[in-house]
Amino acid sequence: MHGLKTILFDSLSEVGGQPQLLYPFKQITDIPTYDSIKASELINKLKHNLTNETKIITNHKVEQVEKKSDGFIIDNDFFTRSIIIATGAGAFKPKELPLKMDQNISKKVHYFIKNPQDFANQTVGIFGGGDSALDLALELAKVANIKVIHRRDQFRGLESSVNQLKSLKNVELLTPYLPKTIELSDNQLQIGLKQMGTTQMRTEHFDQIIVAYGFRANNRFVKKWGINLKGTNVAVNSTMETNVAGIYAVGDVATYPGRVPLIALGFGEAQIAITTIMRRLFPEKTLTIHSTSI
Ligand SMILES: Cc1cc2nc3c(=O)[nH]c(=O)nc-3n(C[C@H](O)[C@H](O)[C@H](O)COP(=O)(O)OP(=O)(O)OC[C@H]3O[C@@H](n4cnc5c(N)ncnc54)[C@H](O)[C@@H]3O)c2cc1C
Repeated sequence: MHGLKTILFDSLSEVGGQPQLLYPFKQITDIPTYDSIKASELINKLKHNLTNETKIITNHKVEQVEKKSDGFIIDNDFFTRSIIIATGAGAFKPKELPLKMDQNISKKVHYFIKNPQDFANQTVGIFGGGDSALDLALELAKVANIKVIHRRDQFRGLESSVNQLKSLKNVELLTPYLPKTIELSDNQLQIGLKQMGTTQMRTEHFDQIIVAYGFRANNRFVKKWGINLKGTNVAVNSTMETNVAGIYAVGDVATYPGRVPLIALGFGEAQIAITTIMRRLFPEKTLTIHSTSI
């Protein structure tokens, strides 16, 4: 809108952050103007809004920021006048299934899913007991046979989701089991499950599995750039600027008194940061704040 050119880096293979990766099927009910919107659809709409002035670079974890007199050099390669940190809880890496596996097996083991149709009419194992595992199970149960494997009898996720899953004929909840072995047999995954607290093993076969054990993430890397952290977040002032002039933080990574980790706040904070950047870069310009001026 202000004619700035932007580069958007994401450490993962796709953009969209937590909504896209952790809860793509959730109906979000607190985005202004929508009664409810599926998380993946919200991300699609946000991507659709981008113009050609935004270059997206995925699979790139920003590691290094070097301050110059007129801007910053990112990872020795990209010069920018300003930086907005929007790293949420940090570059997240999925907690992996702790079993040795070769490439052929790995191809059938997933940590994110893009399209439920990739699993249609298959037997799918979902490992985990939190909301992500349960939401995935509910969504994929629409197209596939599901077995949810959790190491405890109690699920951490919503009881209503567990009850919903229990009512479905094509869903089996296997607890308390821990995966111990993984092999490929007749193009299916053959997984040995140990019953917790016993020595008993059972074998299950799956076409593909999804591991929903959660993610590890942290924002400590920004300390190398001279940014002050408050706890695990980046402290900002009321213009979203960090302690380093020209570097801003918005979204869940940012902290100030009273902040709550919600999407709508991030939208507003981005507007504040961008307006501040424009005023700083072009002090002589009369800034049009609204998308159109009448
Ligand atoms: C299960 C669940 C349900 C939720 N439900 C709601 C809800 O209903 N309504 C609501 O408003 N909020 C909800 N939230 C919270 C909401 O998802 C967050 O507030 C929001 O995602 C924060 O957005 P963000 O852009 O700040 O960070 P994130 O969504 O975490 O995105 C950060 C992005 O930065 C990338 N990144 C991190 N470090 C680097 C690096 N060094 N280099 C490059 N890229 C990097 C990450 O890969 C990621 O894509 C929910 C959260 C969870 C976990």
